[in-house]
Amino acid sequence: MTHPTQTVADSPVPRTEPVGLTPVALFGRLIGANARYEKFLSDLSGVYQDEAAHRAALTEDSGEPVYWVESSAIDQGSGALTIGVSTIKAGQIGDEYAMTRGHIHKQHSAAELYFGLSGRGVMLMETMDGESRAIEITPGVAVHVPGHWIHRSVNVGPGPFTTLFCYPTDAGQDYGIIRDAGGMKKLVVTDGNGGWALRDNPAHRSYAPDANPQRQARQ
Ligand SMILES: O=P(O)(O)OC[C@H]1O[C@](O)(CO)[C@@H](O)[C@@H]1O
Ligand SMILES: [Fe+2]
Repeated sequence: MTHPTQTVADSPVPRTEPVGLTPVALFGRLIGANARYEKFLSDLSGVYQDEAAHRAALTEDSGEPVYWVESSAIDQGSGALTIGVSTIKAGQIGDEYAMTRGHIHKQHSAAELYFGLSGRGVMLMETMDGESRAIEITPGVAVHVPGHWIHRSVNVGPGPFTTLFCYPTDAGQDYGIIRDAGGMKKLVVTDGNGGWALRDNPAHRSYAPDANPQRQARQ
């Protein structure tokens, strides 16, 4: 009989050391993370519909990141998770609230969890066949984004919006889906009263590849 401790120590099965993670919402940090990326206003050309407002904002840009992500990915392959904290600074470009680029997972069936840590935001989700949903996220609220939904986080509050997220590492991200469609179908805009509203994006073309020459050309 093999001693259980030996079984683990001598196991031919790859074994990764567990990691403790501590979100620090106030600073948009994830202590214990092993990756960080930052996005700047200059990275977001074409993301906001009001291009003149984006250019004007760039002339006054502080050069600081507008959103950033700290994450932990310690395994690859099927079943491995990426767990992270993402923070979007408050702001508006034209009447659209500050937001991430948004994507669909390359593996369309991959789902994702978001959990509000601080601030006030909206998870905007759309399907390839034209359904839209928006769920508000405040501290303590989780959103379960199923597979097959294009998703983007939007900060609709006066301060930074920070979430904890988790998705399968091998899900990947396809950013072209939104770009090639002229943006998401809905815009998250100010309601003129300190709140938010959804408005149709006049530049949006269908996500369907046959309505979308750029996408056809890339496939
Ligand atoms: O990857 P994007 O669309 O730029 O936005 C960043 C957000 O999406 C995620 O990549 C997770 O899907 C998080 O890192 C973060 O909430
Ligand atoms: Fe995602």
